[in-house]
Amino acid sequence: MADPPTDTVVLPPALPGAAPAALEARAVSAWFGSHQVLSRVSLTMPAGAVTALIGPSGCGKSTFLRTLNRMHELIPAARFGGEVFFDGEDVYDPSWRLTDARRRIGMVFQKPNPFPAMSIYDNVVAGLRLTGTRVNRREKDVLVEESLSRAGLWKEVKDRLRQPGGALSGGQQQRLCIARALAVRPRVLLMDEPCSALDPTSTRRVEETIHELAGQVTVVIVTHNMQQAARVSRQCAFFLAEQGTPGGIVEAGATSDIFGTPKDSRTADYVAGRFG
Ligand SMILES: Nc1ncnc2c1ncn2[C@@H]1O[C@H](COP(=O)(O)OP(=O)(O)OP(=O)(O)O)[C@@H](O)[C@H]1O
Repeated sequence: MADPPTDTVVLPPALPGAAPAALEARAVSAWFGSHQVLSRVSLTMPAGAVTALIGPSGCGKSTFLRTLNRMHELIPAARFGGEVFFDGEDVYDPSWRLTDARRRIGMVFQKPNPFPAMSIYDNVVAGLRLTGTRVNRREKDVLVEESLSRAGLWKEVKDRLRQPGGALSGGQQQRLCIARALAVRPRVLLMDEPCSALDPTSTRRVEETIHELAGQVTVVIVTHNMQQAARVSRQCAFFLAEQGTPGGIVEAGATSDIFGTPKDSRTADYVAGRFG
């Protein structure tokens, strides 16, 4: 990792009610109509760790990610099987509302998607409204500074919080989206190829942010970039969908083992860039 950024604010490791949560997927299957894209995928994602999901295009990594916070069920004709536990609580239990899932398990997407005409400040607090979290003006100010600091953007934008989010560079916009996700103090953050639309410098900066978030929030990241998986994650899961079969995990474990001493020859071939 490069030099640590200078605008890092050291937050208490466990914000009230916001300590990182462990996620556990048990025998997760997913379908789009009659097309099964995941078959009985089980994976433990430890609290406060960064877990990278790697594998060739179309093997179901993004679908798996979307099953973790119940976004999968928003897609027409999508079906789900299996269980997902959030610190032991069943995410699919009827007592969990969709807004609970969204608030506790945040998400950052491939393309930065701030509200372009909305101010930087309002972009950060936008997530509060969507998840029904009520805070007063003073608390909002604190949350905006805290979230932008955690996303590594505070220093760059603190003097122009009223400018539109769309005026920022692509990399800054992605960190703004990370700040927006962090503002509701999620205990897990899902990231679906968050750097694929960014240049190398912005990518590096977002990776630093992910590195800093480790320990404060559990991160699950889909990435096509092997170097990125190696740089940011503590553990990795290698997904594969062979010859039209549904996707599954070939091998999961410590990132150093997946890259250094993979057990399965398909993992070895993939991480060495021999396919995919
Ligand atoms: N909304 C959808 N409707 C129908 N099929 C879908 C939908 N989203 C994904 N799929 C299919 O599900 C399978 C898994 O896709 P998914 O995007 O999860 O894979 P991935 O490993 O994340 O791929 P990539 O790395 O290219 O993003 C693919 O066959 C894809 O075509």
